[in-house]
Amino acid sequence: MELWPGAGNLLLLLFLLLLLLLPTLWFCSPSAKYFFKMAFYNGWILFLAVLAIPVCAVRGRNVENMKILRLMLLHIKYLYGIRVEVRGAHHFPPSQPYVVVSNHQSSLDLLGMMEVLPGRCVPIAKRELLWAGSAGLACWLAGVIFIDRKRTGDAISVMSEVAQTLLTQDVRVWVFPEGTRNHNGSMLPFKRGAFHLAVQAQVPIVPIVMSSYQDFYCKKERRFTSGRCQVRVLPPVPTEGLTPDDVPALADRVRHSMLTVFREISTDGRGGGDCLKNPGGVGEARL
Ligand SMILES: CC(C)(COP(=O)(O)OP(=O)(O)OC[C@H]1O[C@@H](n2cnc3c(N)ncnc32)[C@H](O)[C@@H]1OP(=O)(O)O)[C@@H](O)C(=O)NCCC(=O)NCCS
Ligand SMILES: CCCCCCCC/C=C\CCCCCCCC(=O)OC[C@H](COP(=O)(O)O)OC(=O)CCCCCCCCCCCCCC
Repeated sequence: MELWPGAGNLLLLLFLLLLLLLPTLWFCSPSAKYFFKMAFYNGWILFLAVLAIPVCAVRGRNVENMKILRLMLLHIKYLYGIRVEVRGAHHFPPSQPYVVVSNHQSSLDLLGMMEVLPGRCVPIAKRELLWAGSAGLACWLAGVIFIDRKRTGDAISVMSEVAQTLLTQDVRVWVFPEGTRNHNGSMLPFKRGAFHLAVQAQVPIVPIVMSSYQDFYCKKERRFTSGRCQVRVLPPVPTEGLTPDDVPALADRVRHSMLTVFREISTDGRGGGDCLKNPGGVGEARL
């Protein structure tokens, strides 16, 4: 029995339509290519999520489902000709809870994230993502933690619950401490939630830096070509014995070390490419 009569045919039709449109890309202007590539990126993820939902639903809401999403997303880098190079993966603590903090340039971060995502690790995402159709449902089934960034109090209580879950259910959490996407060739000041979380649970922080995308991707210039990205896992930062008073210094220290590595591994040594002509002017379409 079919769950949604005709839905399979519709999806197949959409897929064939996209395949037919693919060769026309060759003749398009760079900005048309940019829009097509971004639309395909989002559309493809929504399509994959439709396939993932029934598989994940068998387990119910479970962090193990993140493995399924990861496996389904890993090929996307090949479709876009993006070489993702991972360094320092040996720094992941082998079997204990921890908090990953990473810079956030674009929704393309999913590519680097899926490349290194440790087992039983769930990202913290903005609540609005829950309403992103099939992708929202797939994220929910995989245990993604949603926070309402406009309600600090609520977000903090969710984070405190997460601190308990880290310890009792042996999970890891992935946080983007900039709190929003930032593609200006640097890093925004860090929000403190991730650091409070690690200190409350007394677990290490694992910083991860993704090199600048600016040599292959720039929203402002409508430029999206193939390219290379380095994902660097830094040594874990212990938090044992730290208290909430230590959080500001801890956050600054971790940001400083990440920014140093970001500049070092980004192609022009400063963390930017052509987009640097417009520092701060490069935003990202809101999801
Ligand atoms: C929890 C969070 C959403 C709160 O957002 P905010 O109010 O805009 O940001 P701040 O980090 O400045 O937090 C405000 C205050 O609450 C404190 N605070 C934050 N998280 C806390 C926590 N888990 N426990 C106790 N206090 C906390 C901060 O220290 C700060 O107090 P201070 O000014 O006295 O230092 C944010 O800290 C955070 O971690 N965001 C990153 C994750 C995220 O947004 N991901 C999704 C999109 S990428
Ligand atoms: C009411 C909103 C409805 C919007 C509907 C738009 C359709 C979206 C189409 C496709 C979804 C593509 C999913 C991309 C995920 C990337 C998320 C992202 O980068 O969000 C940005 C926010 C910050 O927001 P700002 O606007 O302030 O910049 O970042 C976060 O919230 C952290 C994201 C954490 C990533 C979660 C992991 C997602 C796994 C997706 C798996 C989907 C299923 C694949 C089989």
